Amino acid sequence: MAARKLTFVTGNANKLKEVQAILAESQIEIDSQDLDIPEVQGTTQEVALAKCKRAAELLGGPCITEDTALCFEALHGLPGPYIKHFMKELGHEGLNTLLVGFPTTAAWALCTFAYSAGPGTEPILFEGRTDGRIVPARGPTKFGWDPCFEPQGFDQTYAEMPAEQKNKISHRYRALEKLQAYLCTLTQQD
Ligand SMILES: O=c1nc[nH]c2c1ncn2[C@H]1C[C@H](O)[C@@H](COP(=O)(O)OP(=O)(O)OP(=O)(O)O)O1
Ligand SMILES: [Mg+2]
Repeated sequence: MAARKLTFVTGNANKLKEVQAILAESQIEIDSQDLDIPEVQGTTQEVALAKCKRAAELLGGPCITEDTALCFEALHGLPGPYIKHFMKELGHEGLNTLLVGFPTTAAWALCTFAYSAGPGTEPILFEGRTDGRIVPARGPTKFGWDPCFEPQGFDQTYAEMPAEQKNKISHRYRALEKLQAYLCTLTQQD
């Protein structure tokens, strides 16, 4: 299979690092562009679609974008795509405080990749989900809410795990698996 080069439009260096690590053994080569794309309000799907459409227009060619949501069961899926603002204003402690008084700390991390074949085309979405719970922060504070998210079946938070472990079970890994499968079908048609 021929190697496929793709531009990942993101302002987040940690996302880029994980995506490159997850795809290291694949035929997909990722370069990146840090373009400032305003994010609309809406469901994760609406946010992801709008972001990718705009990125393809700015870039003038095919690209991928990614939107990450952190969803609390007790809050019916919120903060969801607004987690970035919640993290910024409330921090790790605040994410825990939000759930005080609720019967469950269950949460899921949701990653939505969008692929656009170019400006004017409708992007295609690929979702990956990892279930877990919100806990008081443990581990290095390198990447967003990683210290507060303990995936189901593990006694370490994302932040405490070695990167290789997170990259085998993460929301991002699961979404990329689907994107990869789709890109393979495109390559076969080439
Ligand atoms: O695996 C993760 N582990 C911990 N934290 C994470 C993860 N993935 C995203 N995050 C954080 C970054 C941002 O605070 C929010 C998602 O917002 P989101 O708009 O998707 O990311 P962003 O604005 O940083 O980058 P982009 O330019 O690709 O939109 O959750
Ligand atoms: Mg963003």
